[in-house]
Amino acid sequence: MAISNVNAIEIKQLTKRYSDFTLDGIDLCVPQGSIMGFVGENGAGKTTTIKAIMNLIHMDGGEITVLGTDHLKLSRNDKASIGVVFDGSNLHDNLTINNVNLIMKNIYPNWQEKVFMDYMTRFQLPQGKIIKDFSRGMKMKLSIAIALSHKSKLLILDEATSGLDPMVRDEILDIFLEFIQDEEHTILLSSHIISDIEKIADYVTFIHKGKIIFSESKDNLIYQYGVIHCRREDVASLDKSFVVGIRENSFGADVMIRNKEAFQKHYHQHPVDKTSIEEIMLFVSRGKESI
Ligand SMILES: Nc1ncnc2c1ncn2[C@@H]1O[C@H](COP(=O)(O)OP(=O)(O)OP(=O)(O)O)[C@@H](O)[C@H]1O
Repeated sequence: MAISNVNAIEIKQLTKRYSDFTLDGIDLCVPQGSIMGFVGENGAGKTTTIKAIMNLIHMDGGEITVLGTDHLKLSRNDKASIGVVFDGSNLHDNLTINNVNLIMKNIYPNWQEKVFMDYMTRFQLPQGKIIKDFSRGMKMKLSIAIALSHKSKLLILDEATSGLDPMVRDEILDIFLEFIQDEEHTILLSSHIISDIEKIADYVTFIHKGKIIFSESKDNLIYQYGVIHCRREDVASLDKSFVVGIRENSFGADVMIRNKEAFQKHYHQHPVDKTSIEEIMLFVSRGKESI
């Protein structure tokens, strides 16, 4: 990881209203040279955020810059330096790999035919078949290979690894890690597979019901958050500013706390256990705020 002070993506106060959902004035920065994991349950607002970044939907408020340029003013060349993969292929069913190569050569000024063909071999994608006859995982691999074959500086991946088997996912995560070895390259990766995020992300942003709950470095997150186990009646005595979520069980209550070090100074009687990104998400999504 070679993170600079520049942000590859900067979102300020992004608001988008649908009839039954609001993306509520969110702020998000993705530092250049890093991998940002973007997590949240179904319908939390990840794809809406990504569509707003790519200017695919009208925003009701806010500002976004991508690679230093207002996202509404990105030139063709600017757009060519962004590789985007959504869940599912948007390539025509009747195309073969050779057809895709020819089409991309015309679309992208920086198209790297050899890099693309090497990925086809590495991902074992068949030259003769049309895309209609590809499996879901094969289509995902093809989309990822395209995103990696036009000298992108920024990759935006929405659930891009979800249809892949664990071996291929692992290989692709290694490719993503290789990709950001250069200070200029950045990845925004939305995923439900938290183990993938834990493996490769430098930063994690958690979105819940259209609001950003946290956006911080993965190391900080694991270091700053923790779980205590106490009696239900003890919960009321805790300073609310430390409490992220509470889960009751037959023995008492588990409480997810933030700002672990400060908490430990105030409450020596409650040892704090380590936690994981998945557990933090569960406490926020399914836990209570107070008893
Ligand atoms: N075009 C639309 N019209 C109305 N509502 C929409 C539209 N697009 C998205 N939504 C709503 O916005 C909310 C957020 O959807 P979004 O696709 O951003 O979630 P997500 O976090 O990507 O979810 P998932 O993990 O299931 O892909 C949902 O309630 C969805 O129904």
